[in-house]
Amino acid sequence: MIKVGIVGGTGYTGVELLRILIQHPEVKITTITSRNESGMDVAELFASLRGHIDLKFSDPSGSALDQCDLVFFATPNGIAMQQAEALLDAGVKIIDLAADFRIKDIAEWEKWYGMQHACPELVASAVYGLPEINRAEIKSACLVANPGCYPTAVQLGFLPVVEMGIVDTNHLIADVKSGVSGAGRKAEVHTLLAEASDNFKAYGVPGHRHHPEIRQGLTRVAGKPVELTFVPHLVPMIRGIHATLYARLTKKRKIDLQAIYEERFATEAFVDVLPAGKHPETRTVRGSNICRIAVHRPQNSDTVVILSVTDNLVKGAAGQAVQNMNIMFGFPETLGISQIPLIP
Ligand SMILES: NC(=O)C1=CN([C@@H]2O[C@H](COP(=O)(O)OP(=O)(O)OC[C@H]3O[C@@H](n4cnc5c(N)ncnc54)[C@H](OP(=O)(O)O)[C@@H]3O)[C@@H](O)[C@H]2O)C=CC1
Ligand SMILES: CC(=O)N[C@@H](CCC(=O)OP(=O)(O)O)C(=O)O
Repeated sequence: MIKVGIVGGTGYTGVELLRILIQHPEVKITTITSRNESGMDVAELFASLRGHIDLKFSDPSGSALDQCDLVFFATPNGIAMQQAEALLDAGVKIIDLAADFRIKDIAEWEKWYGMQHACPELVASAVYGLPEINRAEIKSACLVANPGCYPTAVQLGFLPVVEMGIVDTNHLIADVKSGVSGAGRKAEVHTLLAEASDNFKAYGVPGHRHHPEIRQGLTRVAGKPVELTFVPHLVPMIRGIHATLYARLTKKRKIDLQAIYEERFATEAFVDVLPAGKHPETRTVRGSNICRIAVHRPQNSDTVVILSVTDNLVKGAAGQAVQNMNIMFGFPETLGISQIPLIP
């Protein structure tokens, strides 16, 4: 049994961590923080958790996080990096759901996140927490950078063809849609019901902070620099990411893409490759840690179209964080995260 703290327990990813960890047999949640709700019973704010948790939110400044075995940061960017060094020195492992440790190039990170990095020396030792690529490194990591929601769906979708070197990695295209919970629980005009519902828009086309993260990951997989066009969209649903990915085969060849995808993910508990010709739907992964993928080659041309769906709050955030925790602490990788998706 390990003692776990959550910083940022009132946000969407924080409460999703709670929902999962409450039922995890190897975890005791000892601390859960919120500055705004400090002193309030967790189950009073989240009635869904009534009868399952007997903890109050505490202010992060007065919380005994250094007594934990593991602390999850489910906070805005730029918070974990201020406390990471002290916690690591106290022997506490860290999983950051934000982006503080995801990008190795500090100048690039500072450009996209608009702040100075507080502990650049720790970034080099942080492990990028995408288990399907980095499982061995995650096992021995003390500091894990949990991937972003868009980068998870995009990297898993492209992984088999980029790994095999059979597509032109100078011209990858990722056309991706996100549900509104991707923007977090904080009040913002663009996520109001009257703004986000009955509407559909792209954003961040000139540049989005997930672009360098995806490029960094796929560059590592390809073993050479990768160029990518990434266009995120906001769709009027609550949870879900749908990535439509395009890549060109380098040679007009006879190739069994379906077999390649099935083989690559055969041993991955959380990646499901659909039978040929199918189309994954976001609602088939809601509330689960699953990434569901389909691969197509329309008109038998040299363009490969990959469809990849996840729940942004689970495989795109809290579920993947718990998957990383399981790997770091030597628990079975699927422990506590085998929830069947909601139907409908
Ligand atoms: N939503 C999503 O789908 C995904 C989000 N992420 C990332 O995970 C992180 C959390 O996201 P999300 O849950 O959506 O965010 P929310 O805005 O929903 O929640 C943020 C949480 O952090 C707390 N917080 C805010 N400022 C501070 C601070 N200065 N110090 C300590 N705690 C603070 C807030 O509580 P209080 O203000 O009361 O302290 C709140 O509990 C973000 O970095 C986000 O980018 C990653 C993948 C997917
Ligand atoms: C719909 C929406 O607004 N999405 C967010 C990204 C979601 C997210 O969680 O960002 P990280 O994974 O980097 O933490 C955005 O585009 O900024």
